[in-house]
Amino acid sequence: MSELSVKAAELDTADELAKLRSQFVLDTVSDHAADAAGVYLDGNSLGALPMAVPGRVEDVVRRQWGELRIRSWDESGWWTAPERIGDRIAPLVGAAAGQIVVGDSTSVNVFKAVVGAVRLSGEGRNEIVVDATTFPTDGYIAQSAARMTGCTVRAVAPDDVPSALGPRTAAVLLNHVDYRTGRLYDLPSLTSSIHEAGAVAVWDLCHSAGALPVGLDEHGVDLAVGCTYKYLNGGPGSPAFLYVRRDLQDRFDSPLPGWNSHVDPFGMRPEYEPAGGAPRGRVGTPDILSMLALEAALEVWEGVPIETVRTKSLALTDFFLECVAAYVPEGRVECVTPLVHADRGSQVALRCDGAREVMRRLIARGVVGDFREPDILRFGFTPLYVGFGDVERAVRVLAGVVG
Ligand SMILES: Cc1ncc(COP(=O)(O)O)c(C=O)c1O
Ligand SMILES: Nc1c(O)cccc1C(=O)C[C@H](N)C(=O)O
Repeated sequence: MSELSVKAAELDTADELAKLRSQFVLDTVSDHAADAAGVYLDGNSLGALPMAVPGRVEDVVRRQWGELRIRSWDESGWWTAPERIGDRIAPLVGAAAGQIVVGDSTSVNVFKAVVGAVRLSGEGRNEIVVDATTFPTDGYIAQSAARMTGCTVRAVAPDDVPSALGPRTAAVLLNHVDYRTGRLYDLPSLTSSIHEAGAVAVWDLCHSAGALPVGLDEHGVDLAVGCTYKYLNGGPGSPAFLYVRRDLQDRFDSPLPGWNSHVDPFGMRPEYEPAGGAPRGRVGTPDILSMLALEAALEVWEGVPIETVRTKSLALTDFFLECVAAYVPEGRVECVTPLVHADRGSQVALRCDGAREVMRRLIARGVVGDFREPDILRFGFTPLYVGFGDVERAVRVLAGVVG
């Protein structure tokens, strides 16, 4: 046994979250021929399946839909699921109840949030500032939101945002963690700069929700969106969430005012009168099958503090980097994820020549990460089910593939 595999075993023994792994459907090492196989480091693209989900979905389909049919909107709590599940996510992102609604894709919620933010901003403000390194969908949608609201878009590196703000800035759309590099941005300080400039802050939490504390209420974030199929393990295409801070809810003017966000949906009135509170962010009929799969997936969080998840996440990424330094031939990969904890999300991105082929070979050997253009090997660490032994084995395979 190598020194690092002994260290991995010790870290796994001391890990208070290790017991949660059995609540997920994952490969075991023996599912693969290679000794280092069966390591899932792609929970930042699609979280693993929680054991509770298949049985719940079966019940929703067979009993709630099959037997109760239309009655399930009330009797099975279908109608109120978007707010109920929003309240389940709330503590994980530091929000009090009543401010998060679940539904639609992240892209759709980015649209609601950015247009809503411009409409909340003051007279004469007509510029939307967008993170220049953003996940593409946010940039595309900001462009469209700008055309619709008479704004222009300015793409700015997140570090330069404070100096780019001015009396024209209406809204600022930023990613909390960069999807490619894993860089974590300083949400408290950027939010306060945005507020000092009199603008509205919109945060995309796709790569931080469920991975680290966000503190939405504490830091006075205005609006936020996030997806639930990464660190929240809601399943492929599970509905996203929208946060609108409580004191802004009455002024939040959604650009998608569907009947589900009407104050009296079954009044079927021709005039739109928005509901109060989080339901104002709803649009049309919720996607119940996906939504209730997500609700079952969230049960694994019972009694799990997000701070404990963050501590383990940093320990996992530190240990990954320690193994890379020890096993991978020098100069073969370069870490583009910040080494400083305060700047690191829950992933490690390594620049590597021939990264696409390297990732293909890693996946063939059971170590699953992502390739991201142009030359990035991306590894995501979900503390609920990734262990230190996984990390050591994955890096051993990586060293073999690139060596
Ligand atoms: C930061 C970020 N924003 C938005 C999205 C897009 O979300 P969706 O496909 O759910 O609309 C993703 C991932 O797909 C993402 O990583
Ligand atoms: N949403 C995805 C999908 O439908 C297929 C494959 C990957 C994804 C992703 O979520 C990609 C992810 N947002 C990323 O950070 O690259």
